[in-house]
Amino acid sequence: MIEPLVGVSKQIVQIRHYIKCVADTGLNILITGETGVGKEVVARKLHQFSPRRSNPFVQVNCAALPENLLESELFGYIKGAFTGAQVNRRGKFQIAHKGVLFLDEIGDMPLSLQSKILHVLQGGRFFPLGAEKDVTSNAWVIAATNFDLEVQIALKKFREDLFYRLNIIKIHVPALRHRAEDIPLLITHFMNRYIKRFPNRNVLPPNAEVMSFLCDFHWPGNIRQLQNTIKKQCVINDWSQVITELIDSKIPEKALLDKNTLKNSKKINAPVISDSIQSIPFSPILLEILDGADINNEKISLKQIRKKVVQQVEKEIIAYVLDQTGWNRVKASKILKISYKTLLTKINELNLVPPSKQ
Ligand SMILES: Nc1ncnc2c1ncn2[C@@H]1O[C@H](COP(=O)(O)OP(=O)(O)OP(=O)(O)O)[C@@H](O)[C@H]1O
Repeated sequence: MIEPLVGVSKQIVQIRHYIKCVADTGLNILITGETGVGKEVVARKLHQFSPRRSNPFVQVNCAALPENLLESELFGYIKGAFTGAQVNRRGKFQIAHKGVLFLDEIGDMPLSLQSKILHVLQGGRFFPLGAEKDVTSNAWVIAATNFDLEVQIALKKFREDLFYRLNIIKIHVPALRHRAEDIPLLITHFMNRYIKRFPNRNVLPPNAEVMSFLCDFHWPGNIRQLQNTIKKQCVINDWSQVITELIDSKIPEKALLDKNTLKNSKKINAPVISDSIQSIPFSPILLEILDGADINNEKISLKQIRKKVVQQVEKEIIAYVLDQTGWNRVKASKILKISYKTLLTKINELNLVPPSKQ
């Protein structure tokens, strides 16, 4: 299953749009961003939306292997090329022929291999280790890095010519703390996933206090860290503990402040979700409405809730269809089976803005 690129922030909406614009170009792409922001998810989406989708997506982590192993992994070898090469072995460039070769953590690639990669990018041909005949690869190379490659170039750790070759299209995935509006949706997404995986635990979704902490948190490990946090909550079902561990896992000033505030505050008071509705996906709006709610409280007006929910769902679905159609309003109104005029009214009422004007 391909991981969805969850998010409603301006940045994620733009990245989704950009992916669709460049996915059929075959131009080299460099994806940048801190660890855990979703660079691999973006690379897989590019593959999914490209004409190469039925050919392999091959991933190589350039930081995980020592230089000689990385070389044989990328280019392959023929029997007898070195001690231990008992059979011919195809390299990842060959396996990714007509598909995608995702070079993860390219900033860690040794300089000598960088020049070989450049050579393949220029001519599409290379020699497997020990081979006398070169082979061709028409792999679409997508690279990712959490280094600032321009600094690496200045430090003479990355080749400038390779940088320009890879950086034809650059997609920067911002850190989670710079798009906190994605956090509630990501929490819902991961809660739905892990509640299914660890059932029968009466797992509490975050209440307003927890949600506000999670949205303000610095998330140095980005979405990966958020994902693990939600996984932990779905297993131990104790937000106080989860948050204490989260804060203890890192020490930025802000978190220390939050830690003291939380430690002094009373036990987190989240709404209990009963067994019967545990498998129902929690929408962020449901979380908001249920938060701290007392079912005997007359203030829960179904009419108001219905209005709020309908507006929210309409906004999400219209934004999605507009995004998918590249803001072609005629096409979008046909898909949504509403008149063009109604769509324009809704765009206006729901405050939807095309990416070009955001
Ligand atoms: N927008 C998103 N929606 C849903 N899940 C996401 C999103 N972005 C990232 N994830 C999840 O977060 C985790 C980390 O994502 P990913 O591996 O793509 O990050 P990365 O930037 O490539 O990290 P690294 O630099 O450490 O390799 C994965 O489990 C991925 O499925």
